[in-house]
Amino acid sequence: MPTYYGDDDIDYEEETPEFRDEHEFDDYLNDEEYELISEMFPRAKNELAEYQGWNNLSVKLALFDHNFDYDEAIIDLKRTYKKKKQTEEFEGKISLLEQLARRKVLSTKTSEQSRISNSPKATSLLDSLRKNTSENSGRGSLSGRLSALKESRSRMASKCPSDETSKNKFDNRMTAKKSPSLSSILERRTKSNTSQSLSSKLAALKGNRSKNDRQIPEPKVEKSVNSQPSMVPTKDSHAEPVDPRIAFEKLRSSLCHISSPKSYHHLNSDSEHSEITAIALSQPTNNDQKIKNIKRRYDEIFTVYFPNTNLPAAKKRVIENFNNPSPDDVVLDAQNKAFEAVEDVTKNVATLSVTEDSIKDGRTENEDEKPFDDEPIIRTYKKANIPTKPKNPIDLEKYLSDKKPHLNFVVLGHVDAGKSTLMGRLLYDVGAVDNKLIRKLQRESDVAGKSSFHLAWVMDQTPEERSRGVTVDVCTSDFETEASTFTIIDAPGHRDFVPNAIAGVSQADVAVLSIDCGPDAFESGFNLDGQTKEHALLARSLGVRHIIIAMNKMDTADWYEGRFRDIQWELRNFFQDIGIEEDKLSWVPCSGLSGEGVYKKEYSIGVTWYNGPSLVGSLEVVAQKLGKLNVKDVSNSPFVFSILDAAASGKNKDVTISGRVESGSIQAGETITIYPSEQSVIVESVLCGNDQHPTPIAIKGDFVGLKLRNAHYEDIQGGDLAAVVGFDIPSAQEFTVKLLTFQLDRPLLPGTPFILFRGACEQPARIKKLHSIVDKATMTKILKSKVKHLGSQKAAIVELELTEKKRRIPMLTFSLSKHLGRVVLRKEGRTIAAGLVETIEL
Ligand SMILES: Nc1nc2c(ncn2[C@@H]2O[C@H](COP(=O)(O)OP(=O)(O)OP(=O)(O)O)[C@@H](O)[C@H]2O)c(=O)[nH]1
Repeated sequence: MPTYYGDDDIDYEEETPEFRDEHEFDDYLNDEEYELISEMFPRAKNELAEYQGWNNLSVKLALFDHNFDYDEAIIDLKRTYKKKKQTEEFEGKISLLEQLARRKVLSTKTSEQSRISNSPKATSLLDSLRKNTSENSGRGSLSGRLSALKESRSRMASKCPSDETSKNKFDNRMTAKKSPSLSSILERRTKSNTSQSLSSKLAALKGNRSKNDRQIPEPKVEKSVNSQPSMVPTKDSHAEPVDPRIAFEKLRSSLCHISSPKSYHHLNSDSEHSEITAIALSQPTNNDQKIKNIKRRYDEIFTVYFPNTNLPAAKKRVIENFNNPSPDDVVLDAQNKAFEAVEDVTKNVATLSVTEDSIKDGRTENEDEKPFDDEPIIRTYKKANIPTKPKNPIDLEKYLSDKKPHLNFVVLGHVDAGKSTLMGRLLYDVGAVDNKLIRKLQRESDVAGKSSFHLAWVMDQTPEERSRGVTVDVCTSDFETEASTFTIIDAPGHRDFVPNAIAGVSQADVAVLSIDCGPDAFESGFNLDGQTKEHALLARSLGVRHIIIAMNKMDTADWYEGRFRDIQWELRNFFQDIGIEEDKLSWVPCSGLSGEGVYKKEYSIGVTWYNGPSLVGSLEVVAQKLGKLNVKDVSNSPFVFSILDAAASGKNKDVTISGRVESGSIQAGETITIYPSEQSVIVESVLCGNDQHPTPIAIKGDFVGLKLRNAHYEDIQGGDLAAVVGFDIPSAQEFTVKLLTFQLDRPLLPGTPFILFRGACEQPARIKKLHSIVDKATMTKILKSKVKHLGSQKAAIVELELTEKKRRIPMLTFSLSKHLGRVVLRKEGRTIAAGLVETIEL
């Protein structure tokens, strides 16, 4: 609800300092200012999408310099920036009309806010205005006459109850059309004289979102007196009870005066038109003809918005624009609904009380009172305390000396960046896939009309993936070179499947980031909503130790060095910004389709500018560096396994869990406990490779399958952890993390809901408490201890809790596991923060 302040309340600020970038500016803002900017900025960005030359900092500065007056700031910014396309004259007019229509809807919103304003300060503002106006003008105004008209109409209506219905009908209609009230005109009038405080604007923004505020009360026109200068001189300066018919006629005649473009200049606020029409339309039904006339006038009034033209099509479009919600309306409405839903969920969760006793086999005593019907239940079992020995113990030292270094790498990149094709090609070229399969896939893809996808189909094996041409699930495949062994984890690139990509990244040591170097393709994957940045951030946040950038589809850029260098330059800056050092990056130009740069195939003639290793060569270099282990690396830590997937088979309740050995080693015959279900089971066999053949042992870093006998398959899911008996893994509801926030649209507050990811495990969660903001470099030095919100690019100590009270996540602190002690937060389809687990609340 807007509250207005007098001169005494104005904050006279010092001159704004110079800022190097938007983060510096964000830091400069106080809490209220930051929240306001965070509210307005995405809208502004959207509105300026068609303009050239702007940047985040300048937009934010404009909002700030205009004292958070959104409309003024936008007008100013638009004046400064150039429109991208200079369209033809006619289109230019249309777009101007659209802008006017938009402004109209926006002004209507403002008036709605002002209608619901009934605070003492708002009243005093109106009072002072009344005083000013009567002192200054001393003559009748349109608004005065309208008040009189409305007053007498309401008297008529009370005498004539049958008309009440039609009045309401008309009033409702006009409310639905969001016609602005006179108080909004008053409000706009006084804007230049009165400063609105930040907190009041913030309150207004919040109020705008709140459910109650959407039930907009009837405009109280009677309160808004005499603020407009008269368009048509009249002797009646005050609202006298008049015969509505006479008033109506007067109104009509006054409207006639403003229907020509010339007299438009006298009409200061377009919102008056709607107000006039609202009142006119709410006349008793026997004035039908007059209503028609007024409606016609209403239409004519809009013609004044056309600069030099009355094109019927354009006119129609304007009127349609007023009748339909504007694009802004649609977006704001959706945002409001989303906000409302989130608030409801938060409220529900906050008031939720589920006692353990009331839960029995997943059902509460009273079904009607059960808060979350679908909330999953985990059954827990009695875990074993005594370990079992391997069936055929092996000599670890000898095994390690014979073993080639192993590397798990995940393939990331924007949708259609060629990830699956690249991996299909790689598997074919290294000999992991035979000619026969490739020929078969070639035939099948030809029949399906997707010939170019035959290599991608090596990785994309489900009918859904093949028909849609996108990877959905994480797919793994093993291959071997002379010096190393590898597991490929092919992750989906599509934004809808980012959770699967997170699951994939959490199993990897290294990432291959595929970049489509084709014309404009890199740009669309890298900017705005592309997945390139998000995937790189995920790799960084989930502990990937090296990134190989496969500069893919170089055939579509004619192997032009300039293209390679430009993209490399952009990406390098980005990697630097997110804290990935140059020595953790490798760059390889390649083409998955042609095979150049992938394994041994020579580059096209003319690629003299690159003489580094191929993609497989680069992988081998990294495998030799990171994949070599000695006995100590393996035997000094307990066996811990992160489960990516589980599959049941056979009559003996055989379950095979696949995933990565996080630490230690495992052999057939040993007993493991799976968390959070705490079921203890004996490992029947250890399986590896694409054909899942038995292997005597799996060690740290291996991606294997563990075949279990008599396991409860239904209580195992991706994201669960397993450990050797004797090493307990806590399953947590609440935990404290060192959080690093990314670019946020809205600040994070206590109670903010999000989806929490720990490996392949995802759960709804929320922020329980914000402890402190810490220095990003050290992550320990406290910069601020009383924290109300968290903005973009901040490091903080934060308490998180799951919102589904019956769920728990098996978790280890970062100090115990550099890989498993990491979480990622996502909200509204975007990754918003990543954290390192500090402590776990048991
Ligand atoms: N010219 C050219 N086309 C390629 C290359 N690599 C892939 N493509 C084509 O790009 C399209 C998408 O390839 P995919 O391998 O499915 O891409 P993806 O990144 O795996 O897709 P998602 O997993 O769904 O994100 C297919 O039509 C491929 O034939 C390449 O090096 N050169």
